Amino acid sequence: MNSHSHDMTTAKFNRTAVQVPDAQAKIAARVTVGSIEKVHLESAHGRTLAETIQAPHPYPFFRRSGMDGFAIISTDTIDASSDHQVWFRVIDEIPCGYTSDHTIVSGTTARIMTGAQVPEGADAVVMMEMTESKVENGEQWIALKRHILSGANITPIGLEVQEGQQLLEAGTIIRAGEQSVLATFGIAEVPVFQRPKVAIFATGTELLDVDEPLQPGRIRNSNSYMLRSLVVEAGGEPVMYGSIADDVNTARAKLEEAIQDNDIVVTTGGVSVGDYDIMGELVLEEHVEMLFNKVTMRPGSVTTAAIYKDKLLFALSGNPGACFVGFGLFVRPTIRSMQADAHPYMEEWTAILEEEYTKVNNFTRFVRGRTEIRNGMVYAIPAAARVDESSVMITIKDSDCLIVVPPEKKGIPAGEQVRILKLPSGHVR
Ligand SMILES: Nc1nc2c(c(=O)[nH]1)N[C@H]1C(S)=C(S)[C@@H](COP(=O)(O)OP(=O)(O)OC[C@H]3O[C@@H](n4cnc5c(N)ncnc54)[C@H](O)[C@@H]3O)O[C@H]1N2
Ligand code: MOO
Ligand SMILES: [Mg+2]
Repeated sequence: MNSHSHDMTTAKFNRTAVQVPDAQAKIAARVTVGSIEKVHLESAHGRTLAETIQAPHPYPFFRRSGMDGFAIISTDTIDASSDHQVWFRVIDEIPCGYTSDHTIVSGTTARIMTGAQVPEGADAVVMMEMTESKVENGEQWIALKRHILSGANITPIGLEVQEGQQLLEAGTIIRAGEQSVLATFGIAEVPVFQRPKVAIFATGTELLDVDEPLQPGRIRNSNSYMLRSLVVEAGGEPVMYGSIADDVNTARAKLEEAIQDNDIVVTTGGVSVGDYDIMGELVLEEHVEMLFNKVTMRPGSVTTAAIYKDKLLFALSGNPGACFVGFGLFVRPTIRSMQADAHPYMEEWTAILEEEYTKVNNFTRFVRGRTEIRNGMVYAIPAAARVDESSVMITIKDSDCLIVVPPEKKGIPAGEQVRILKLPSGHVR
């Protein structure tokens, strides 16, 4: 099955390892922002805004009553006190959604409801509970015993937002607060970035699909489904291309097909130096521009990125843990950056290491872990200090962070401060 040349095999072995930030920068330099489409506000949740939105009008748009009560001229109440009632003739009633044709002049008032537009002339609203009322000769009157300040219970025009003010920046993920803003300002059709289409395929002759019975020496393809979720969580659109056997011609054909109809291709498996590590070979072919094929990190040291037909190809490790970490460090930021997200990388926090971590390495380790907050302090608990990091699948589900263990450290004792990268918790959709 050796279709590769001797030169290629040598190149596959002699890899130059790049640091994680350098690898990220190599990718960032090649990311282009995707195209824009308009979606109705109802379908906009989780999408990324493609244009900066300015306020087309102030908000509130009119002087708004904050109480159910009466709109008055505050200076009418200057002499009001517990032993001096001031009387007002009620000249109108203003429910929410209506405006009054009347102007409030001294000695008159309008009954007004919470949220209604305050009538001309009035500069204060008094709560219903502060008034006394009577009907005389078919006219309604109210009395006040208290001096009311100008502006009381009136929300002025533009209190929250001035006309022309920047409301939302391009690159913002649309969630509840953004939905409120867009609806308030009448943006029914929202300009958003198209979700990058991400092709996913796995390589490995050992791989069975989920509905196949187990066979000796074979395993089910879990990485494709893990990647599918990660793509969704990152705001991309996953397109599943199943799995292929370890044959470089098959891989080339699959890549060709996947690159055609998608914006990014992510593969898993076959990137190390083994005889059947076909993706490792494929990226060395002359029609492919390899960006890197080794990163100074564990797991995922063999994580590979390349450009093929102007599109990014990520060849992630087959080891589930390495595949997971490789996606978080490189693929997710790409999906976010294609939607102009100003913060495409995982958030960096400081935490207290709960248990000592003794595994040492000459590469930076990204240890899957879980955070707990106690007494306002963030603690990070390594998911599985005693089992091999890269090949382990089971701890992925229990992890909400990656604990960064720098290479120069000779293990980290419990109680020491560590950097952690917070794994996004499926917030994009
Ligand atoms: N001689 C060397 N051997 C290895 C090295 C090395 O430097 N020299 N690196 C090791 C490290 S570190 C890693 S990580 C792995 C990388 O392996 P590959 O990315 O080439 O992945 P595969 O060989 O295809 O598979 C590795 C492992 O993962 C399982 N796998 C593969 N695909 C899937 C999938 N879709 N779902 C679930 N599990 C999958 C596969 O069966 C293997 O067990 O190489 C080391 N070796
Ligand atoms: O390259 Mo591997 O460090 O175990 O993922
Ligand atoms: Mg391999």
